[in-house]
Amino acid sequence: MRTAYTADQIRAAERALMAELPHGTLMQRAAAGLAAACADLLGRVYAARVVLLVGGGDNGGDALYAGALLARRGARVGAVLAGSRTHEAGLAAFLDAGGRVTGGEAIEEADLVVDGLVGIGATGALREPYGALAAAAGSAPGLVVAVDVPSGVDAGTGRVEGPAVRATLTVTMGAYKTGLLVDPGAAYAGAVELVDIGLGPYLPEPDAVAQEAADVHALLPRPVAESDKYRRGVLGVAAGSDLFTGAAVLAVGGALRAGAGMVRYAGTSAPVTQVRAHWPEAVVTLLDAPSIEHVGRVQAWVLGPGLGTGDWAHELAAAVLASDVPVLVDADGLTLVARDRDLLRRDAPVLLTPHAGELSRLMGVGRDAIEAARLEHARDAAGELGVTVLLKGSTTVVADGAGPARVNTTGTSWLAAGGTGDVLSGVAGALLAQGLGCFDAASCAAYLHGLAGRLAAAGAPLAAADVAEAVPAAIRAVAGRREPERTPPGRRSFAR
Ligand SMILES: NC(=O)C1=CN([C@@H]2O[C@H](COP(=O)(O)OP(=O)(O)OC[C@H]3O[C@@H](n4cnc5c(N)ncnc54)[C@H](O)[C@@H]3O)[C@@H](O)[C@H]2O)[C@@H](O)CC1
Ligand SMILES: [K+]
Repeated sequence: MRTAYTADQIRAAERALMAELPHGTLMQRAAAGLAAACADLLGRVYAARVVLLVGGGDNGGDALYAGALLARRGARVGAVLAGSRTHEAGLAAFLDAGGRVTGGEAIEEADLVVDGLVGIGATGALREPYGALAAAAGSAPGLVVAVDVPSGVDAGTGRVEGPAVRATLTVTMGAYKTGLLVDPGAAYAGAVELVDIGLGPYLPEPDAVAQEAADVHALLPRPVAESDKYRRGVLGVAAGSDLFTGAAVLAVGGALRAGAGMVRYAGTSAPVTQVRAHWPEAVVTLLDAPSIEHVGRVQAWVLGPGLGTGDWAHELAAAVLASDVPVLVDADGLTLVARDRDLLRRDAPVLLTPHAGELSRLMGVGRDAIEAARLEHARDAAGELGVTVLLKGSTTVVADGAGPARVNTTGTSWLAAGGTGDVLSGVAGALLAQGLGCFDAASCAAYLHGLAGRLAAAGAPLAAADVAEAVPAAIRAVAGRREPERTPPGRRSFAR
């Protein structure tokens, strides 16, 4: 499990650790880790052309000390001093090691640019000349390593308000910052490497957590000797309509592949015909009224994909939400509850799975505002509505209003295709039916769905049905603890 923190949490932990160590120790540890990561990335340090972008704070100090270490190994290191002041001791060490001060034009010629403009001390969009330097680093032909966080990315939220550095690698000090795991920040960070500077014992409860394969494996239900289809978990699916039959097929498919003991599908004649044709395993009820009276007992419901938003759909949604089992609400179901929030007044748990546009309608907040601060808005919605929220997107986040949020990093852009959300609903619904709580079901489903997307795509376009098909392979990969390839290169310890 990777744990992530806000800038304030990190600062407080650093203060506590620093009080026990000789002055400057932490920065030396940070710089040693940074220099080692740069050297690994360069391969050959001797004669490499390295340009440091140095801001006025300690982030610039990290860069200068690391630059000194690289210069001592024979790199040709220049520093662009961007602040009205510069870390004095760091600059002295840098010059002493043979580094020199240079202008911004050197960025064009560099094999490696080290972004030490700002770290966790930044506030708001980058001011000039930092903004122009960050943009120049972004279009530089060489490698770019960001120190602690890419400058221009808000460390705590991942928000990007203006120019920001696009890094090949971000070397982050002491602990992950939430903004490195959540888009848009995560996309700017590139790969993220953690340098252990001994902060661990001083860190509080994390702000956010990214599950890894072992964490998901530990939570996934597995059948035991005395399991039967009822005990493994029965999922009800109220999805699809005469206009949108595919959503029903895909949601049922996701659920069957994610281990539901049985899936009961309830719908009108066109989707019923399609579900029967695709999934003979499903138990199907043809509805002649918007009621679930004749569907049989289930342990959880998926409500909404392709359901429509008319009176029939509204009545069916009301019937499902009046049940006493957990309900996952997606797609058209979200439109219905946005129109009539009273539908959400129930005692049993609710899991909402919106994308940013759906959350925007639900909460009356602009879509752009949600995209810029995904975690914050997922948390707010969960708190206000008293539900668990899985906010879909390039990084999917899960919040339930209490404790650390979960951030999923297994996704792939190939998953931005019609119908993949219906599959996700089915997977999460199956986990709910098997007894996981909303928070665990949502985060494990996001992990498996992202991984299934990667396996199905393998670098080429996918169809939503391929994702459902690949869910068992994702579950096997998780059991074998195989992490998807975009996990960070790991951590380096400079803790003592
Ligand atoms: N405190 C510590 O013990 C450690 C700090 N470390 C490094 O120190 C960093 C934090 O250092 P600081 O607290 O000095 O802060 P930063 O260096 O992150 O930023 C502060 C500087 O940036 C300027 N600035 C702030 N917002 C700006 C904006 N929007 N546009 C342009 N300039 C802006 C400020 O005027 C100030 O000069 C960490 O990110 C990390 O890199 C590491 O060396 C590890 C140990
Ligand atoms: K930086």
